[in-house]
Parts: sequence; C-alpha cells; structure tokens
Amino acid sequence: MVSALGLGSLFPAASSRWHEGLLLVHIVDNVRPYHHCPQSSRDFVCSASLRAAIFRSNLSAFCGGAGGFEVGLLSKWMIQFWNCSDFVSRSNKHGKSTAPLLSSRVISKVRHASSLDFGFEEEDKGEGEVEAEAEGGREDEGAHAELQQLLKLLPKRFRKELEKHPDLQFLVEIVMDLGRRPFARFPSGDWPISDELITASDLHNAVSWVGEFTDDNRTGINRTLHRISAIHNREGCIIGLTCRVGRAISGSAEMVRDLVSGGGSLLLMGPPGVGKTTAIREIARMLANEYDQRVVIVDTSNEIGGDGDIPHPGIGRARRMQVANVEMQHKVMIEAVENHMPQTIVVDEIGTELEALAAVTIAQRGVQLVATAHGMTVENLIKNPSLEMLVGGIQSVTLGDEEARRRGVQKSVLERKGPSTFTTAVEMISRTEWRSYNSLEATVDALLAGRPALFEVRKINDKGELVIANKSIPIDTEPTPGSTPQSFKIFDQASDFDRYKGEEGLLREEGDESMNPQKPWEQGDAPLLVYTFQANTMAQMVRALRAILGFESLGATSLLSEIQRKGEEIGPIIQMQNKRPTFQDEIDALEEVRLAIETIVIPKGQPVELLPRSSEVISLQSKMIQSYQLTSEKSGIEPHMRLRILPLDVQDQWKTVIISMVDQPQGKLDIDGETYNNGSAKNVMDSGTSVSRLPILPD
Ligand SMILES: Nc1ncnc2c1ncn2[C@@H]1O[C@H](COP(=O)(O)OP(=O)(O)OP(=O)(O)O)[C@@H](O)[C@H]1O
Repeated sequence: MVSALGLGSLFPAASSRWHEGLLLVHIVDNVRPYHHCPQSSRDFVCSASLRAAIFRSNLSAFCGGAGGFEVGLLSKWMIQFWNCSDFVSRSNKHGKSTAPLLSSRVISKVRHASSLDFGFEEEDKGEGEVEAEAEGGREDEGAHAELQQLLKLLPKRFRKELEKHPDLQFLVEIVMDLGRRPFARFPSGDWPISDELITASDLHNAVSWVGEFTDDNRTGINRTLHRISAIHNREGCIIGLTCRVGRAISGSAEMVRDLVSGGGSLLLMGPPGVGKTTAIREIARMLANEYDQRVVIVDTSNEIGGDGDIPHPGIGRARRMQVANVEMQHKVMIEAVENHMPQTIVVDEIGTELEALAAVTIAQRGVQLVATAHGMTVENLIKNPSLEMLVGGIQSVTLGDEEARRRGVQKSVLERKGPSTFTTAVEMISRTEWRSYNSLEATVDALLAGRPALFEVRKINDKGELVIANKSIPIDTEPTPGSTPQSFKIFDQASDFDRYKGEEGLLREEGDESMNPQKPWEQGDAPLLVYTFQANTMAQMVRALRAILGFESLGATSLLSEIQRKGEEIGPIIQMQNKRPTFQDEIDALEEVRLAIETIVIPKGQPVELLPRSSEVISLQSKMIQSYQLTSEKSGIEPHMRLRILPLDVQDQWKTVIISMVDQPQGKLDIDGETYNNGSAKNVMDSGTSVSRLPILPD
C-alpha cells in the first residue's frame, strides 16, 4: 500500500495536492501534460513513459488514505483517481467501518480501460515491448484484434464455440439475455451459440469490460468501434445486452463519392443495421483525408469515432466532438459550426425536431452536412412531423378554383415550404445496393404531387466498380392490399433498358441455342409495361395525369409521347391485353378522356395522346370527346390504336385547312372519322358548327 502523498515519489513527473476535500492531480510527463478533474472521476490513459514507470514499479494497484479520502491506482497501464463517491463503505461483522471498497461501477470502468490499453493478459510484457506498443498506438491493430475485444464480453464457455464459426469475421452482433441462450447475428441470420443459458453473473462480467452506459443505454469499448446496448428491468438492473461489432470499412463510401466530394449535403436512411454509421464514418474519413476538408463529427454515442477520448483511426483526420447525453446532440451540432470552423459536419441519427432544426441551421451557414436519419425512405421523412423540415418542410396550400382546375388537383394540396437541408438523399436498401435521389427537392416535389420520383440505383459490382442505373419509383408507393405495385420505367439510354431487362430476367443467356431470333417483347413473354395501372381507381388516373403534366412542365414532351419515342427504339412497350374490355376498362378510358381534357387540353391548349385502347373503347372515348365539342385523331392499329385529343387552337388550324381546301376541288379531310370533301368542308364552314364551338365542362 502506498499513500496518496507517495505518488510524487513514485512518479517524479507527477505531483498531487488536496483541494477542498477532493484530490486534484496534475501529471506532466515529457510528452504532454494530462489534467484530471477528480469531480468527474474520469479516467485517462497514461503516456508511454508513465506507463513504463508504473510497469517498473510492478504495482498492479495501490490504495492510500489521506484526510478521509481515498486515491487508487489500478492496473499497470491506467492511472485513476477517484473522489469519495466512487467508494462503497463497508463494515465488518462487528458493525465497525472498514476500509471502503471501490464501487463495482468504478472497477468495471478501470478494468475496461486498462484491458483495452494493453490487456490483462499482457502483464508479463517487458518495458521495451510496452513502449513499442504505446508508440505504435492502436492504429496498427487489425479488425481481428478489435473483434477479440468484443468477444471478451462473452463468457469463455461460449466464446470458444463462437470462435469456431467460419463466418466469425462477418459477425454483426452478440445477443445475451438473462435466462436465455446466447446467439450471434450474422448477415446470413441468427446462430445460437450454445444451449446453455445466460446467467446474471455472465451479464455482470460482460458489463465489467465496458464503459459506463449513457442515457441512451449504450456504451462502447475504449478505442474500438463496438457498440454495446443494454436492456434493463424495472429496477434498473441489466438483463440483456446487444453487442454490435463496429468496423471501419474502407471503400464503403465509394457509392456516394461523387455526391459528397463536390460539397453536396447527403442524408442516409435505411433499416437498422444496414450500415449507415459505417458509411458515414468512411465518408468522414474520405472527405478529411482525401479531400482535405475540415470535418467535424458530432458523435453522440461515440459510435462513429469509437469509445474513449482518442478517436479510432477509422475516422482519419476528421475531428470528433463527443456528446454528454443524447439530449445535447443538437447543441453540439451548433457548437461545432460556431467554434470549430468545419467545412463538413457528420452526424449520426437525426431523430428529433431540435436536431432537425440544428441541421437546417448548419445548412444555412453553408456547411456541408452528412447525416443519417430515422426512417427508411424519403416518404418516411415527409410524413415525419419532426423531420419534415429536413426536406424543406411541408405545408398545405389552398388553391383558388381557377388554379386548382388548371393543375387538375383538389383545392387543398401539399407543397414543399422551403429549400431542402440536403442536396441528396440515399436510401440504403442493403450494404451493396443504395438508391440515390440526387435532387432531394425535386424528389419531394414529385412525391407530393403524386408524380414518380427519379432515382439512381447504385451498386458495386464484382470488380468493385460502381454501377449506376436510372430508375423512377412507382407513382403509388403504397399499393392497396392485394394489388401489385405499379411500374413506371423510363430509360434514358438503350443500355439502361438492357440493364433493366437483365435485372428483370428478360434477357436470355447469350449463345442459348433455343433463343428465338425474335425480340423478347415480340414473343409475347416479356412485355415491358411502361405505365400500368394495377388498381383501376380514379386516384391512379389522377396521378398518372399529373405525371404527364409534370413531364410537360419540365419542358419535355408529354409522357406518352416520351414513351412512344422510347417505344420506337425498344419495340412495342405497352402490351394490350387481348380480351374484351371490361366495364372497368371503359370507365377508366372515359375518365382518362375527362381528365386529359380538363387538365391539359382545355386549360393548357395542348393536345393529349391517350393510352392505346381497343376499338370498342376508342369509339366510346371519341363520343365523349365530341360531348366536350372537341375533336380527336386516331392513330395506330390494334393493339396500339389510340386517340389524340386536339385543343381548340389546333381546331382553328383545321379551320384554316378547310378554308384552303375550299379552293381545292379534290381536297379531302378526315375529322372524327368522317371524310369531308371540298363541298362538305364548305358546308361545315357555312354552318359554323365544326370548328368554332366553345368547350363546355360537364358538371
Ligand atoms: N460495407 C460493409 N461491409 C461489411 N460489414 C458492414 C458494412 N457496413 C456495415 N457493416 C457491419 O454491419 C453492422 C451494422 O452496421 P452499422 O452499425 O453501420 O449499421 P447502422 O445502419 O448504422 O445500424 P443502426 O441503424 O442500428 O445504428 C456492423 O457490424 C458493421 O460492422
């Protein structure tokens, strides 16, 4: 036993003094000073020279008393000072007070820290080895060594079994629940480690290896990326542990390098465990090391930069700010911008309104933000009242009658309120497949308007190359039960179409002798449905027409003509079902006419090409068009026969044609399926009924 006052003689570079009843210790070595505030009873890692001195002294622990307080030094590698609250008073069997013991909380903390620094098993190492290891730091430790740190939490009798598992290197989590069998989670599924049950002492032992649990019930293992989450009973005792393996995976940010390297803000979403934290850690490293960005990580659970005060090498040169408790995350986010001049802020799990607000503030200050958020899809964000501000906020707008009619929507619509905090949103479908919405604002606008949103499917192929395919999400992302989701696919390049066919299994293997020289769609077994309505509802139709409008507002040709254009390149793209139209088909076809006329033809004065229909349905549509006192042209042959509704000004052009035909004796004109010769055209002109009628909207 050595008294506290003996510290100075034991470590010449150290001095200590009592201050207001608490021990205050300053240790200065030849490398850098360490200051320690005992009130917080925080531990710190000794410098290499101090560790060597402790090692020389061959002390694993000492306790000394002075002035009624205790000071302790445990293990050879960790120096630790405590105040009285860290001790548990004891009494002997006669009821007399005896020397107090360190509380189990402190013991576990010291054990955790010291074991990680060098490990209890390394007690026999010589001074030279200690120095060398201290110099080398933990950066040289491989993933295997880090994994071993986590495996220590598992009782030995179980550990041996798990270590034999062939996929150990891919281990994701170890789960230990009191009174149950322990199991290991692998990407392939759960694997029971043993039939033996977990006891209270197993859990106690595991907890003694880790740091203190914070108010989010999480903790870590010093200088590793592992995350340990606890389940408590109602009395606050730990009855379950989920021990997640944390890894720095270099290359895991390649999927979005182009999206973040230019300074764009990125929001990652996805189901638990898909790899969001791993991805933003690597993005932080990439931006800091490869793009020389000043990156600050706001690390709420120490999951990105690892547990302990010295961050894990996995974050590269990025700096890390710890967060005292989860409620403080938003404050630390703002503090990061205000105090540390970052160019990029990285933050995991934006989940509350305050955090979202902090993210908005960061974006407004022109700082790049890379974050993850609760939710799996952009739609989840839009529907989350706490997080919707990340996409600019959503507001309900009441349109005037005229505007509502012009847009072809109800009077009350949802719109994006302001600019989005993030440039791009990425939905992580799996570790190897991500969907990027490169313009989050356009995505949100499209979804609110019921239009399909374009996205890129990003995958890493077997050669490690990034493969990007353009796609769009279905208009109806929440299909009604029993209905198949709609498909809506536009391919910008023939290669995209080929890729699509490959993915969908529509391409046959090259060299397949049995392959018919016909194109797949000509064989009738591989129709590419460009635009299908599985649920024949008015809502679907409205959405489809909005999509058409949306395409036009982008300055492109109408959706249908776009589809046609693609169709010319890739073959017939809409496969009509070879059967008599049902009553529902007829209703849908007429509804299509009504909406086309009321939302495009009349308000915008533009022609609309309708979907191909059977001849029976087309004649019904033609009659309805006439009831609006408009005309149409027919084109194509079944199954591609379709009508084109002409707006008034086009009819005025017809009028000009008719007038000019009056002077052409052999002239003929086809309107609504009727052929007019020069004489009848003149009659039409005379009667003034065919081209100068005003549209009347039905009630
Ligand atoms: N690209 C990858 N290759 C191999 N393993 C990975 C990869 N990405 C993540 N992992 C592993 O998957 C597990 C879960 O990863 P991570 O903690 O990053 O997921 P998460 O999406 O942040 O989870 P949560 O939402 O629960 O916080 C970890 O064990 C991690 O090491």
